[in-house]
Formats: sequence, structure tokens, C-alpha cells
Amino acid sequence: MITASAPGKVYLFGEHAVVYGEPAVPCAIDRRARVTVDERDDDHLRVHAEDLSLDGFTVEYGGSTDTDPDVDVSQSLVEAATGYVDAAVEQAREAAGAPRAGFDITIESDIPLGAGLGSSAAVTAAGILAATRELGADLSAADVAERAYKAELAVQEGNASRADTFCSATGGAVRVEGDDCRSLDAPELSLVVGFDGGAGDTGALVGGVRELKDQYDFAADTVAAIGDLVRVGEDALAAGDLDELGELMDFNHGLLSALGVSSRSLDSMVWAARDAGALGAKLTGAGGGGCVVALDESEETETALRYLPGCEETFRAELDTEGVRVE
Ligand SMILES: Nc1ncnc2c1ncn2[C@@H]1O[C@H](COP(=O)(O)OP(=O)(O)O)[C@@H](O)[C@H]1O
Ligand SMILES: C[C@@](O)(CCOP(=O)(O)O)CC(=O)O
Ligand SMILES: [Mg+2]
Repeated sequence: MITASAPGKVYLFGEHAVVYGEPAVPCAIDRRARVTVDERDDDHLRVHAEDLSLDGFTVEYGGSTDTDPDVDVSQSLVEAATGYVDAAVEQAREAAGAPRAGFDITIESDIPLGAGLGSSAAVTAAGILAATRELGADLSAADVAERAYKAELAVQEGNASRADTFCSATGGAVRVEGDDCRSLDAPELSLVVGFDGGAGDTGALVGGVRELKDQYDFAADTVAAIGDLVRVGEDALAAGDLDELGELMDFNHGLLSALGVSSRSLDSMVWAARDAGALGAKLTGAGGGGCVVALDESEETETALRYLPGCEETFRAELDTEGVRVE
């Protein structure tokens, strides 16, 4: 039995545009998903997902005896829930040359689901490392990143970049532009996360941006503008210029909003953070609902978010320099 874990992330900037080859800078944070894998005698998968809903549920499938989950949830939720795990197992089977390997899998996570903090990438990366180790294969973090990307690409039906999975596999702050993925030296950043309790469907939100971009030149220009912003932002990050970083985060939120991926509650958390004196604030990840990230050394943003109706949880996020690892 092997347990592996991997971190979630926030985007300092560049989400969505990164899907079309623009650069992005995500940073791994100190919230992790842990996946425990135990090889079975048959080719079934038994997935126990403790944190997937309030109750969590267990589902067993594979071979000829698919069974229903232990709790009463819709088939579409089960599919959404198990998609990334299935894809991770598929990658691990391929990497280890064991196409019919079956597993008992338990997932535990401190990363809210579908909220822009990269729970899918963390579960996928940790699942691939745990399952390959369990089968006796040894993958580097770079191998895990590549396979986790393929898994996300399959689940999100082509709508994925390498950013989330590379960041989760490698840890720290990273820069991703197309196939070019590298680690960055980042200064100490005081990041505050606000979570509205909601979620967005990553594949659908990316699909919506793709449609806008195909339909309107100005939407394509907006995507390109995000790329320009990131190129300025990485210089500000290297120089440790927090004021400029904040300004660029605000600008990035505006561009994402123009692309239709913000929401009333994300906007209200962003404004609460700005009113509280944050240097900048933006949604993180796919959007539609979920989390914002703000830059604020003081306690003011956390306090403001704590009392904001519509913000369910707020916490300080520390940069996590450790990527995917066996526990
Ligand atoms: N704790 C968990 N247990 C099982 N599956 C999880 C867990 N956390 C995330 N997932 C998988 O990741 C999906 C959410 O990923 P996604 O929509 O990309 O949002 P994000 O990556 O922003 O959290 C879930 O539907 C599920 O398939
Ligand atoms: C919107 C996107 O840029 C980031 C999605 O992040 P998350 O799954 O919402 O945490 C998609 C991608 O890069 O694959
Ligand atoms: Mg995701």
C-alpha cells in the first residue's frame, strides 16, 4: 500500500490564456491531496473519496461487475468524481506496463473541489505516483507531470494546459508556456484565499472561452493581452515588486471577467479584498465560482473576507516548494 500527495495551487496570473500557448505563473500552496493505493487481485477499481461531498462516497467498478456508489448520488456526479482518478490509473497502468492492474484507492484532500485551486491536478499527480510505485515503477516528477497532463487533457476533452499538473508535480512557483515548463525563484508572497463555497466546471469554462475567442477577434486579443501581462508580471515577480504584482493581478481579473469566467461572488470577494487594502486580487483557476487570491501582508483582507456574506472560507496560503511525493 502506497500513499502519495501533491499540492494545490493558485494562479498569480495567466490561467485560461495558457491553454492557447500564452505563459502563466501558478504557485503551489500548502494544501494537498493524498491518494492511497493498494493493488487488488482483480482488475477492479474501488474508489473511496472521503471529501468529495459532505458524506463522501465509495464506488467500485471495472471488470464485469460494476456496482453503484454507497451513497445516493447521480451517475453524472459519479463520473465527474471519478474521471480524474480513472485517467490517473490509466496512465499508471501504461507507465508500469500493467494494463489490467486493479486497485483499492482512497482519496483525502484539503483542497476544495472545482474551486480553482487545482484539486484535479493534485489528485491526478498523487494518484499516478502512488499507483506506479505500487506497481513497482519509478517515475520522476517530470514524468508524473507529463502523464498527469495527458490525464487532464483526456478528462477535460482537450481543454487543458500543462500549468496545473506541472505546478502540482514540481511544487513552488512555475512558469508554463506551451510545452516549456520551468521552476521560478519567487519572493515571499503574502497570499490570501477567499472561497465562496461554489465550484466551476473547468472543461466547460475553458470551452466557453475557446468559443468566444473563435467568434470575436477582440476576445482573441484579450487572451493575447493576458499573455502580455504575464510577461510583464514575471519581471515584477523577479524584481520582488509587490505593488506592480498587485496591479497586474487586478488587471488580470478584469481581463478574465471580460472573457466571462468571473461571477458575482468572485467579483464581490475581489472588491472586498481591494477595499481592505490588498495590493491586488483576482479569481484563480477556471472561475465560474470558487476562489480568489489576494496579495496582502496585513490581516485586513482576511478579516474583510471573513465577514463578507458569500465568502464561506478564507485562509492564508503559503508557497509549497514540495511537489508530488510519496508519504
Ligand atoms: N477529494 C477528492 N476526491 C476525489 N476526487 C477529487 C477530489 N478533489 C478533486 N477531485 C477530482 O477533481 C475534480 C475537480 O477538478 P476541477 O473541476 O478541475 O477543479 P479544480 O482543479 O479547480 O479543483 C472533481 O470533480 C474530481 O473528479
Ligand atoms: C483554466 C485553466 O487555465 C486552469 C484551470 O484550473 P483549475 O482546474 O480551475 O484549478 C485550464 C488549464 O490550464 O488547463
Ligand atoms: Mg482542475
